[in-house]
Amino acid sequence: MTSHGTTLDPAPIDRREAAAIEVVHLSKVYKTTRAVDDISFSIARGSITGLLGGNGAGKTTTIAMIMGLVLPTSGRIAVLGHPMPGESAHVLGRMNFESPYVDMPARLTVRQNLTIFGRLYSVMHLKARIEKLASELDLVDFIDRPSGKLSAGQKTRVALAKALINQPELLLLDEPTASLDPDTADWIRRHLETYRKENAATILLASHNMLEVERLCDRVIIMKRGRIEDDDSPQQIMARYNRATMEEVFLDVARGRVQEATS
Ligand SMILES: Nc1ncnc2c1ncn2[C@@H]1O[C@H](COP(=O)(O)OP(=O)(O)OP(=O)(O)O)[C@@H](O)[C@H]1O
Repeated sequence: MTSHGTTLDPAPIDRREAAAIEVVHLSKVYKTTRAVDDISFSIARGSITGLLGGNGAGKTTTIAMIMGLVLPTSGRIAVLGHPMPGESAHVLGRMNFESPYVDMPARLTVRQNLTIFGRLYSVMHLKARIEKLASELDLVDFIDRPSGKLSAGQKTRVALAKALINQPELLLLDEPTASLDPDTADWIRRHLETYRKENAATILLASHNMLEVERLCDRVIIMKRGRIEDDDSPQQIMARYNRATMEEVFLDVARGRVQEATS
């Protein structure tokens, strides 16, 4: 067992004690592409973990398998102590997902979209929940505008409201600040940090933004060609590669430069 744990108890005695996510020897092969190649990790509850890697490294496929949207070729996944996708009905209501690449129905207003997603999750007091999110995420000015008429920054805030509608214990984010200006991106990050603290939530985010990762993540898992290349805190990884920034580490990994062990 590694320091982060790679064993999976198929029937944990107390699911409240189980890791937020447990992935064991997980692989996904699409015809000829081995998108995810025998990865194992365990994510502690209440942590923010970054999933890094260049284009095609397998981040989105990994997140999709954790969500139960893509079936693994082999390996096991448990979310909040429940095997996925077998027991997904027990956990789908307690998790949520955001990606700027998934569009909402464009003709429906922001309020209508949030209402539909809230009903899908059977959110109690939905009107009040939408009002609260609209106020916290600054959606009030455009909440009755068609979703297709929003700017990129507004769309991202709405996507985040959709992801938080059911007050998830586990939030999976695929590049939550892609194509945002630095100020809006920073604002989103601060909101995510606050949400995590106030709700003791667990966040797993795929990101290409290394400053975001340094700022937000307790831990990063670096993927390359479907495999895990490194897994530690940003500080430990930077020390190991003898680099001052995660940006430099990312380039070292992408270009296959040998890591310079200093510890
Ligand atoms: N539905 C699919 N059918 C066939 N191949 C796929 C499919 N989805 C992903 N792949 C392939 O699997 C590999 C991993 O893709 P994935 O989208 O998981 O990577 P990623 O790390 O999220 O990349 P990016 O940073 O570019 O979003 C890539 O080679 C991709 O082309």
